[in-house]
Amino acid sequence: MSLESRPAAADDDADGSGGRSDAASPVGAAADGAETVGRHAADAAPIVAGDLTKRYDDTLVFDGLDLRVAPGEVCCLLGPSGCGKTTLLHLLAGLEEPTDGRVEIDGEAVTGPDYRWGVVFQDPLLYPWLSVRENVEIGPRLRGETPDADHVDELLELVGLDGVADADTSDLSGGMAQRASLARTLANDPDVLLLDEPFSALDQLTKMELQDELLRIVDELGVTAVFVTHDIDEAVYLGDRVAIMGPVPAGIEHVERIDSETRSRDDEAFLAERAATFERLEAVGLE
Ligand SMILES: Nc1ncnc2c1ncn2[C@@H]1O[C@H](COP(=O)(O)OP(=O)(O)OP(=O)(O)O)[C@@H](O)[C@H]1O
Repeated sequence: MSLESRPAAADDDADGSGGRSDAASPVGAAADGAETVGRHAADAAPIVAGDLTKRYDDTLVFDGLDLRVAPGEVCCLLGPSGCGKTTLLHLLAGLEEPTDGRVEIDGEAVTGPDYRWGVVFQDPLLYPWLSVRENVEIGPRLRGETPDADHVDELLELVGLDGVADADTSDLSGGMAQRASLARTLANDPDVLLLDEPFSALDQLTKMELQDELLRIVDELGVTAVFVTHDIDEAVYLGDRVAIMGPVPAGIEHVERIDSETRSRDDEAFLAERAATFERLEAVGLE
């Protein structure tokens, strides 16, 4: 489907703010039960973080943070370096334990990592001794399952790697390696995708290409996604909402609702969204 027709996952006025900006609701929480049914809402899982607090020794990263990500939504976490974006993503993924509070995915408490909440990191972290296909198959194999060859073929095609299935990972470009990493995560049929700056090491053209691919994949598979980025353009282009985090221990200070019809990088609506997001980011303290 075209990106222009991608549905908004969250109700445009779920917080009653009367607009697409969640100024009245710094946590950007959609009202209970008010999540809009996107095209794939029946298949997609909501993510709910409630009253989350994370402290590392002397550093209080955030205190009492709330976030709801609606089924099928792409929520970008944007903020200055060190504000806690990765920490929040790791808590959502069960890679770290909260000091207080809870995370639920599809109504289930997240108490540790699980293949149903798939993580894509900045570094593709492919196994160099395995081929591309074998890397994609690794999740099911580690769970003692026989990978479905047709499904793996479909995934390789989905991420544009069907021509290099048997290649060594050392022969892949950075963009191809990240595609393989994404396919490997998708091979677990995750309910949600949690992405930590997956494209930040890529050149601009490859990055833009992969952003489009990601939107298409999220749409086709009907997953809910949280995407950490430093890049305002990326956040506004990908996100249904952009959660702007302030310097620690601020947490989420503002949520900008993005017009989902805006999927062109140079149209006026996109530039206006970008300017509004930049202003908000400046207000919370750009680094
Ligand atoms: N394992 C840890 N032990 C102690 N402090 C940590 C640990 N991980 C993160 N921190 C601290 O928590 C705060 C948030 O870090 P985090 O990496 O989540 O921020 P970030 O927004 O993702 O940063 P960046 O954009 O630079 O990747 C920082 O002050 C960081 O130093």
